Amino acid sequence: MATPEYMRVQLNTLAGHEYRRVSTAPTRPATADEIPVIDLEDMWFYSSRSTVMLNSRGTPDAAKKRIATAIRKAATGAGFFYVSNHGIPDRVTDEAVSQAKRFFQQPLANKMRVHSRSDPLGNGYSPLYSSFINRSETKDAKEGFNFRYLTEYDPLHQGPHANPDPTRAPGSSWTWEQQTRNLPGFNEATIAWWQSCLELSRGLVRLFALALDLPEEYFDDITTYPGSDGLYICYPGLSSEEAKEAKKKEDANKDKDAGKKDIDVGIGSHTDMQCFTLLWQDESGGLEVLLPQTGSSKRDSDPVYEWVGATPRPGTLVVNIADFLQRLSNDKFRSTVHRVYNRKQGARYSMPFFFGFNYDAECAVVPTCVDETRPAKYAPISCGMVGPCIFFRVYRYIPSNTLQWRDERMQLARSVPRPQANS
Ligand SMILES: O=C(O)CCC(=O)C(=O)O
Ligand SMILES: [Fe+2]
Repeated sequence: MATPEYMRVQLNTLAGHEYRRVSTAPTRPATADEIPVIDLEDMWFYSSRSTVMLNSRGTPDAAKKRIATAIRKAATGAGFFYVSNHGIPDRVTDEAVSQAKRFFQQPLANKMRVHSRSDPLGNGYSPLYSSFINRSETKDAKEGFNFRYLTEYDPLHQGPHANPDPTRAPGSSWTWEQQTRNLPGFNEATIAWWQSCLELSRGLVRLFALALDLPEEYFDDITTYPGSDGLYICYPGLSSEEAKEAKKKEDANKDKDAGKKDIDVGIGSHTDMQCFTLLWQDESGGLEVLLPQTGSSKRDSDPVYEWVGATPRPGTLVVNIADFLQRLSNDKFRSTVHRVYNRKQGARYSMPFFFGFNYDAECAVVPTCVDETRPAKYAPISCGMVGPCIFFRVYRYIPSNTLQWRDERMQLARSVPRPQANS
């Protein structure tokens, strides 16, 4: 029987279920035009202590403009790009990667001691198959370990001039820190990686502001206690039999979806929820992005999409736009569907970092993305509401962890004066 050329992929969005017509052709690598590498020029970094973005060479304004223009192009295209020379030192990344591997390679009982269910903010370990991000696919074949925003470690609120608002610090800490002491260096490496991602994100959010034709500081006031969810992920490898079989099918190209339906998805087809995601991935490959097929017309009411590989590029991080930024940009920037398949024998490791605005900052579509012909499509909403909303609309329930976490943050937020949101 002939393999069908298309299949339907079901997605969960703020608006409920959406469907895409997707080619069953094997995933091909993205071209440099589709997912470009944007050079942040070595010294683009955001120094929380001096609250300026520095660049060691060239004319900062011209360089910023050039980078912002490249970001705009990528954000309105695939919604994915790589950043090189991003300023996170290799030793910080390498240490985090090796500690993440050590954590996952421990006996299950050790990992269960820091189960995310026993943490009030849902931080810690999530076992294999505990998430099911896309109900029309398989459960997610991955283990995770997450660490959400903590004022105590935010470089913006440290140092001699720091003046953090005590009501903003949630009552709990990273409770797992006590339980991971058996892994020397784990806590330090995780904190350093999380801080580096946070600083880079505060730099990037300024470049995103410029890319939206807004003043560079536009989002500064609403990124003082931002959504900053670090995550280590381990996607277990295939057995040698499975790997051989998958390779055979791929080489022969006789099964158009290259054996994927025989293995579980690492993380199902989804979009990210906050503003943008930074992602370190190892060299396994397997991250796939759903793009309109070349030649498929945007005017077509049911365009064809295809899976395209975001090939690992050592030394870079992947950046992708998430739902909240798409919403704020009135759909000008794209939050693009992606998924992971680990089709290798060895485990695949990755480290996403999800960045969003302060949970209580209610944000409207930005003024540069509306005019008389393009009114705002969306009402103001806060980043803290997006996650629970998606769960509720799609599944009609909100996981208690999420609810508790959201409520705690909202309660804290209500007890202090509202920050000056610029939108
Ligand atoms: O592991 C990856 O490469 C991507 C993970 C991802 O998409 C996510 O956690 O949202
Ligand atoms: Fe994702």
